[in-house]
Amino acid sequence: QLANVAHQDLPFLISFKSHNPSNATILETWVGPNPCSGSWLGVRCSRGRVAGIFLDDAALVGSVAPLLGLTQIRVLAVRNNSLSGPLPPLNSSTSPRLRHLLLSHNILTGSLSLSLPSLVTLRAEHNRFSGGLQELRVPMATRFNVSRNKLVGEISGSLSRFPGSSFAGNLDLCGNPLPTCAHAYNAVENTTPNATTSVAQSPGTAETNTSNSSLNSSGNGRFSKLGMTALVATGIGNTVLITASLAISVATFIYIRRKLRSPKEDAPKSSAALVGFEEDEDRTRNGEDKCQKSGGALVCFEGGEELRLESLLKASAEVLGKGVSGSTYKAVLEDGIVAAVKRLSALQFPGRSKAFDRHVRLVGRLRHRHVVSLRGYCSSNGERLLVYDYLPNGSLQSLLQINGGGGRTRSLDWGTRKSIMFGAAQGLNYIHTFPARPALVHGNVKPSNILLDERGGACVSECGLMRYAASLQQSVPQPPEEFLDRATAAAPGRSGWRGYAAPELAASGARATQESDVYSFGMVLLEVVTAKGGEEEGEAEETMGMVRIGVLCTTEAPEERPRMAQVLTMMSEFI
Ligand SMILES: Nc1ncnc2c1ncn2[C@@H]1O[C@H](COP(=O)(O)OP(=O)(O)OP(=O)(O)O)[C@@H](O)[C@H]1O
Repeated sequence: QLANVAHQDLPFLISFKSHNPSNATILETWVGPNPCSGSWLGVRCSRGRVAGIFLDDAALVGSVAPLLGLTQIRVLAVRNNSLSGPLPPLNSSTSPRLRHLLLSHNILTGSLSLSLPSLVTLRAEHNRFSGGLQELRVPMATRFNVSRNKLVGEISGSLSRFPGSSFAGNLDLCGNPLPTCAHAYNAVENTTPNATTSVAQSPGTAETNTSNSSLNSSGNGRFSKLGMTALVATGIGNTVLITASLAISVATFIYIRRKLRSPKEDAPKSSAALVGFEEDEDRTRNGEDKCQKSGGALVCFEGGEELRLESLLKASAEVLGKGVSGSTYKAVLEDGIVAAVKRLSALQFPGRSKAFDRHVRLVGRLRHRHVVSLRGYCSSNGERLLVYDYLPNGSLQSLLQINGGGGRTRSLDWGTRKSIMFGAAQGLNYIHTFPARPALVHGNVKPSNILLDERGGACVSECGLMRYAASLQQSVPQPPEEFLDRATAAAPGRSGWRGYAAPELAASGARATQESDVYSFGMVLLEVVTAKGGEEEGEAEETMGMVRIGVLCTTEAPEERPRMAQVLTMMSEFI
């Protein structure tokens, strides 16, 4: 009695335990008045409240409902048990912090009535859920699977963004992405469907990753042409200069495209394991989760709570490429999570750095449709691993190579180029305006750090890493001698030409700034808009407009460059 009063979450846990006979041995550790004492296996707490339940493969029976009375819970993982009965209706009042709901492989029944705007993961496959999907609202979910249930009716609205495999093997579901419904459903729960309706039989039940939904939209509004004109006039000064700059830019970027494309992405992909990384007692703070491992070296950020260090280390890994800052792998974890893991170069990032750790924690908070989400971070024994969402469609660099290498292709038509650069501009503007002191700087804007999500949308990756690298100068590629470098030409004597980097960064000890990011963005913009593609109506005029913006961004004097918000303003004229 005293215990129930002592801890708010205790009654729910005790109620859950009481439905489970003694073969659920893990629950035998659930004794005592305080579930956050550390001795309750499968229970994780944050600030004295139960924040996670990890009871996969625990031989559980009975109802899951009591666990959903835990109001502070973020992760509920009860996969591969024999839990039965219905799931209570969940919404942002009942479960305000719930992000990951992992219920697969149980015998749960009833309807799926979830209205959870912040849910990231819903794994409900291989159960006996029935009824329609009209009460299922999970707009932010990036991992979703309701396959192998008894669901019926039409898939509609935002659920159609998931592939067929997420819905496969149900009683009678139809509509995008499954075959069109043969008749209209009235979405009555537990109704036996018309036997003549087609049942989708998409293979597999694999989880699905979709692009991150927007948490923050920035700079999306349209802006007046007057603003654009005024800025152009102010920045350049006169028409003659504009014309000269345009000519130089076009020539320069055609040259860049042909000569300076890195061969890295052409290298054959090979398999490797994420070896050489041992867990230690690295302690982390500041409210991030420690994933599913207590005392471990893996820190998780929002959406990464399912990560476990052990499964990360055991993951099969394929080398995606090696860059200046380290190597990046596509890792497939045993529980089906696919991630991109960056193993930082020990040369560039030697030793512990509190400033770097702080920076990573800040980057772990960035959530935007056009920024690749960082889900986890390991730092141990001189090794650093950064776990990002895996984006399946390569990078802008690979797209430019395909386009440039094989002659004309529609893969980089004008609309695609515009939308990639507009997306990247939004991502960069979000980074620049993210509330942080000092303000965030990307520091390495280039085509291989602009990735493409499953819908071809652009996402900016690797925010701020290179600012912490030990020796940027050593590693940057030098241009071919004959290359006409605008920065060097404009400032004779400077030898620090560095790909997309701003000329002022050639000075020893110079650090990247938001202005230098704008310069790099301008360089990429110029490269992209002058890339070979299909010629479409109105393209020539728009190309000139975009080139003008690129020229402004690459103005020699950093203080004369526009801010990213202004770049967005200007670009929106052409979107
Ligand atoms: N999250 C991701 N999803 C899919 N591919 C990725 C992801 N992150 C990086 N890549 C790809 O992996 C390859 C290597 O990337 P990496 O960032 O290690 O090197 P880089 O971008 O060439 O150089 P740098 O170290 O200067 O950033 C690139 O082709 C990149 O596009």
